[in-house]
Amino acid sequence: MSQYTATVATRTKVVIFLCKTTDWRKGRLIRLLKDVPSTTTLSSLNYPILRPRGVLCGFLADKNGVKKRFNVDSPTFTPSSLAVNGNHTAAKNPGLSPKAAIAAPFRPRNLTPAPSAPSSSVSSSSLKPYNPNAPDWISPEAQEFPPQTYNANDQNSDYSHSNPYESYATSTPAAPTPNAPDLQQNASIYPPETNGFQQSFFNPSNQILSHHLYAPSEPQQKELKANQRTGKDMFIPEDLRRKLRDKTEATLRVFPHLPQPNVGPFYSLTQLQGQGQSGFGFPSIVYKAVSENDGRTYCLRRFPDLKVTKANVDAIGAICARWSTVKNSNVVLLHNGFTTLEFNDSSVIIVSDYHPASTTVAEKYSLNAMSRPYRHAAGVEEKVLWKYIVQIANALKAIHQMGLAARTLHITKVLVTDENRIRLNGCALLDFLDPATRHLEDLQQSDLREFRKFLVDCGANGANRTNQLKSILEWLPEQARPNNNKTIDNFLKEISVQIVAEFDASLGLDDRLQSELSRELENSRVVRLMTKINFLTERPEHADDPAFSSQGPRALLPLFRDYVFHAVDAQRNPVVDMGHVLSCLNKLDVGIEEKIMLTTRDEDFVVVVSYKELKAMVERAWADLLSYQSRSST
Ligand SMILES: Nc1ncnc2c1ncn2[C@@H]1O[C@H](COP(=O)(O)OP(=O)(O)OP(=O)(O)O)[C@@H](O)[C@H]1O
Repeated sequence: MSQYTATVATRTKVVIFLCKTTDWRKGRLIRLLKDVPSTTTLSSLNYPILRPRGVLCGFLADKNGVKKRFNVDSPTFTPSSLAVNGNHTAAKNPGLSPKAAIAAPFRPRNLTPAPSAPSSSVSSSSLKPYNPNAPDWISPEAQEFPPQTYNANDQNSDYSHSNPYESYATSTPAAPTPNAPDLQQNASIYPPETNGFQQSFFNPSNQILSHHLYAPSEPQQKELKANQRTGKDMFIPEDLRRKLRDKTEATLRVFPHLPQPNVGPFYSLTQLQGQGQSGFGFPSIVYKAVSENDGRTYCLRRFPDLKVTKANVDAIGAICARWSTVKNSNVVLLHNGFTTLEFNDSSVIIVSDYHPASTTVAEKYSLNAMSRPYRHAAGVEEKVLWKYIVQIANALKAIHQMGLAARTLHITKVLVTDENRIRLNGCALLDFLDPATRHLEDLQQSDLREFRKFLVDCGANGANRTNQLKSILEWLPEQARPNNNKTIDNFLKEISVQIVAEFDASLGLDDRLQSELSRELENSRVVRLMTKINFLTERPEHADDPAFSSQGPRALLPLFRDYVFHAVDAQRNPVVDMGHVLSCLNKLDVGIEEKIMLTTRDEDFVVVVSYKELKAMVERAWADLLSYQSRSST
């Protein structure tokens, strides 16, 4: 209430009256409202109950009597947000209609309907003395609205069903007011006792961008007031958006001028880089390809012209099966391997997860395999190096625990798949390219030495490194020594402090991503609601359907669509305000009690309706539409 009263007292008193009922003469109404004290609030005005084809009133004046943009004495007046929805046929004079001159006296109480008033789907009994507790307009379709899409305690629960529209599609018995927490939280914005009208005049400048389900779910990092928030704040942050977009682009990018054959279930093969040699001692080419089995993109490493026997093929299958069980967030997951003749040779293909837009550590930091950075390359920052140390230790722990050895811990084989995020790649490859004759323990010791070499290649032994890092380098074996008691488990103890720090950082990132995800969840709700409204409005097959006629129970849906998307200001300039759109759609989705005023494009028909009633209407129309659909398909 306080919010709205403040609006009335400090900015405007609002008056609009559009009258369809013949007994009402607008000129008299103006005079009456001119005498309204400046402190009057709408609820105390006792305006009549508003009905379709009945009377709509509001008032406009300045608190101190100073004339503002709209004033009863203004020569012209156009309801700023009411009328106006696109199709102005003739440029209407934005002023009081000439009909206003013959308006009947305004009688706020004890209204009697005009005998000649056309009957509508709303009965004339609706014209009763104003009751501040009564709903202003009752749709014949509007049922008590069940909270399909909103649960005060668990907002996600609405989306657990398989039907993407289920939250809009069904109707269950009424439950407590769905928007109760919102109303409570925003009591100042939605005073229940004002019988609506708060949003009758949409004015972007005083519209508080709400709140419905856009409440920040993490501590504010920047101190921004509600009115300082921009449309951008409601969507995914730019850095994250760009990163995800780059990954999508990398996944979808193909080079049609370099056609590749389909191999097995894989098509759209796209080479990621020229043929490489290092690391395995065999040339290999890396592709990404889409699997027809599940539509996902995979990474295919091809070893061309490899003569393999039946025994080799079996060995590849067994090795891949073993490695496919190593599921660790710092190891590229291996799926399977097979041979193919599609490249006109005998190639071996190893299939692993594809991590779009990733590079190797060597590429990212311009390092070479000779344990020194290229000229001008500074090596890897120590802060980042610690992250790498913890992640590699995590990967080695998982691999060694499975009775395997990585064998390819090398700067040209460790992938940087995200910021500060690495994965060991190609681990299984040497197992079949160079079947080990050594013991597993030797191979695992060799992994620790490779680990050290990796760090040295990254510049860990350079100047200005901390003693902590130096001691880690000292701990990791440089040469093979029997019984040195150096295992990955012991190494993990050495770096326990850094592990805890990394764990904390990872939880922080997790929190941030969760909060972004929840925001996107809300945005997806809005998209679904918009989709639904567009499914329902202006369907050509409903042109002759009485339910969709201007008097029918669905008539308000196009009007609401106009109110949301086709609003114009007092000068009839389009109001392009994302905040308005999101605010309206969220209120509709929740179905709050707040009322808005909708107008037909010819401005002859005005109705005040609550979001709750509109939502019920949408529900009903949607259910009808689905039933038409199922009828036609049977
Ligand atoms: N699983 C994967 N997902 C996404 N990209 C990958 C994957 N594996 C490799 N790549 C990319 O393919 C390119 C070639 O990888 P590769 O392992 O052959 O590295 P390289 O530096 O060429 O080493 P080499 O000379 O030994 O072949 C690299 O840019 C790497 O980022």
